Order: sequence, then structure tokens, then C-alpha cells
Amino acid sequence: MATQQIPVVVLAGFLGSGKTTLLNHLLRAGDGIRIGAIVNDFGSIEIDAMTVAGQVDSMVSLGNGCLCCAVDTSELDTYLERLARPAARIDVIVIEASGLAEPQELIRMILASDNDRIVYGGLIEVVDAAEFADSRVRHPELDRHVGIADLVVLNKADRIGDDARQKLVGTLGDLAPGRPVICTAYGRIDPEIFFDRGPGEDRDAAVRQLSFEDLLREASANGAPGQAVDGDGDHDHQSCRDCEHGHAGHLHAAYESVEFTSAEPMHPRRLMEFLDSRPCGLYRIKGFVHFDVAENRQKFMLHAVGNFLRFYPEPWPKGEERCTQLVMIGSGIDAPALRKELENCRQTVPAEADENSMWGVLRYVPEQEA
Ligand SMILES: Nc1nc2c(ncn2[C@@H]2O[C@H](COP(=O)(O)OP(=O)(O)OP(=O)(O)O)[C@@H](O)[C@H]2O)c(=O)[nH]1
Repeated sequence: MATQQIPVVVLAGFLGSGKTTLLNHLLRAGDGIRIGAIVNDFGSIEIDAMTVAGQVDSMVSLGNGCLCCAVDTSELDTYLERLARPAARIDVIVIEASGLAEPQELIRMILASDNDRIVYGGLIEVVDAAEFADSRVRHPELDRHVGIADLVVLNKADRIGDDARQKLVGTLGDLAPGRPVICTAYGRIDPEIFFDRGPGEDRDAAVRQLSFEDLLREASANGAPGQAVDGDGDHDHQSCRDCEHGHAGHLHAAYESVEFTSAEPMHPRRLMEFLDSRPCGLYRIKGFVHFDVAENRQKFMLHAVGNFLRFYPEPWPKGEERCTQLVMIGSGIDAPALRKELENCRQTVPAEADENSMWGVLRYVPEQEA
């Protein structure tokens, strides 16, 4: 009897475009489909992995550098092997790439795998509707990423108007001719689009195009994923920051990540001053913040993407120590200076911050977002 193969889908997209949000939506809305996730964080504090863990049937976290730089594919193979073992009963594996990954490298790795229980299941490229126009000017590589996608998800459609949305859909259609472009907010796409439920079902054209067999056929017919490879393949390392050769065309070549951790609470006003004056090269901040202010002692998840900034308060998980952990990713940033500035935002005197000092933070807590 032939081995039943598990599709491996690559979920890619520039920093902050909404990959983790979309993956979490799929995990919640997957309707009984067992998803194995491989989450690749760029920073050494694995914020994405923490966000996904607990919702997923099985997860492997690969932090501190882009997976696409790990030329030794055996590591990925080991993780795929683990998720694909029959006892895990996984239906589909999703690899959430870091926001700076080169998707074609990941695809190449999957296609190169000698694990006969897995099969490449397609590339989903998430595009940030509000930021894409600017990002592609700074990073023309993004056009190439869209160009090899099997499905383009135009996320954050709520952040732009109808005209801009139509224009973007047109641009993306030109970049990825013949491939479906789905507009969405908060990654709320129909999981059926991702997960092939087998032949014989009534589907519309876009869904049919994404059946895994079709994707494979398309990939080889286009000569696209897996063949346009530009890595040099002769070195073995984990962290992109150590990567000084062979990846000059990669997005992450120009980026670095800075981590900040504090056991002491942050002073809300000082933190807001830092955030409001963050350098424009500091494109992405994610993590969580601990404030020691009455009524505001929740875990404040923090996300900044370009000019966008949000705090999402949530209860601290039982037994979790209260602290602040932030990952900052940017280009041309002064890491020691950023760390120092954040150190100066700590609340060193007990009860120093009162409720009024939270106003600046609370301005960025959305009323109703997913
Ligand atoms: N307004 C709006 N915000 C969104 C949407 N999707 C995601 N976000 C927010 O955008 C921020 C980044 O979302 P993530 O899902 O963490 O993005 P990501 O692509 O995983 O980020 P990286 O892994 O750092 O590249 C978070 O604050 C999300 O809540 C959306 O459709 N609309």
C-alpha cells in the first residue's frame, strides 16, 4: 500500500504581514484537521512560537535566524520526520517562515527531503495591505516572493480603502499571474482553501487550483518553486546574523534583531516615549510587557509593524513569571543604543507609575480586534 503523504505548506510574507495571525486562525478554524507547525522566529526570543504553542497539535520551534539559511537540510528533515510519524496523526504541516526568509530556499529544502511521508504542498505568501507598496520599494525581492506563491493572501484589508485594495489586487495579480489573490482581515481565510480534502468535492476554481496535487504539478510546470535557488549551499550555520556570504540578495542580509528582557516592570510613560520616537529603520517589534500599575497588570502583548503599534492585554498564564520580553527587528539600527534606551524605560522605583501614566499605552489597545 502506498504511504500516505502529508503536505507541507510554506507560509511566508514580510515582517508583520500577519503570518502568525493567519496560522492561529487556521488552528482555531481548521475543523478537526490536525496541523503540525514549524515556526521559525528570526529573533532568539521565540515570540511567534509562544503565540502558536498551545493551539497546535504538534509544534516545532526553530528560533534565532532564518531557516532558509540552514543549508544543512537534515535539521529540517529531523523535524519533518518527527511531525510526519504516523503516531502524530498530522494531516498537514505548516512551516511559518520568519518575516525575512527566502521562501524559495524553504521550498528547495522540502523538495530535497528524502522523507517519503511528506510532499511539498505549496507556498502561501501573506501580503500586508497597508505596507506592501512601501516595502516593495525598499525590498524588490518581495515581488519575486509573490511571483512564486501558489496563493497570495492580501491581509489587513481592513486598513485600506476599496480603491487601494482593488489597485493592490491588480498589482499582485500582475506579479503572480493566474494565482488566486484572497483579500482578508486578521488572516480569516477559509481553511478549506489550504487543506485539500480529496478529490470529488465541489470546489470553485481558486480552491481547486490549490489542491496539493495541482500545486505540485504547477510547481514543476512553472519550473518555479524549488528550482530558482540562489544559495551557495556550501556552508552550515543557523543565524543570519553570522551570514556574511552567499545571501546578499536575501531580505535578511540587511536586517538584525535585538532582544530585550527585563524582570523589572516597565514604566508606561517612558516606554511610550521610546516607542513614539522609534527610529524608522526599526520596522518590527513584538513581545510582551509587564507594567506594575493598578488595574493594568495583564500581560500586554506588543506589536509594531512600520508605523502601526498595538498593545493587546491578556491574562498572565498561571505560573508564568511576570517580565518583559521584546524582539526588535530592523535595518541600520543601533542595537546597543536601543537596548540602553529600553533599560532606561524600566520602572526602578516601586509604585512610581500611577494609572494616569497608562493612558499613552491604552491609546494603542484596540477596542475590537481579533
Ligand atoms: N488591522 C489589522 N491588523 C492585523 C491583521 N492581521 C494581523 N494584524 C496585526 O499585525 C500585527 C502582526 O501580526 P503577526 O501575525 O504577528 O505578523 P507576522 O507576519 O507573524 O509577523 P513576523 O513573524 O514578525 O514577521 C499584530 O499586531 C496583528 O494583530 C489585519 O488583518 N488587520
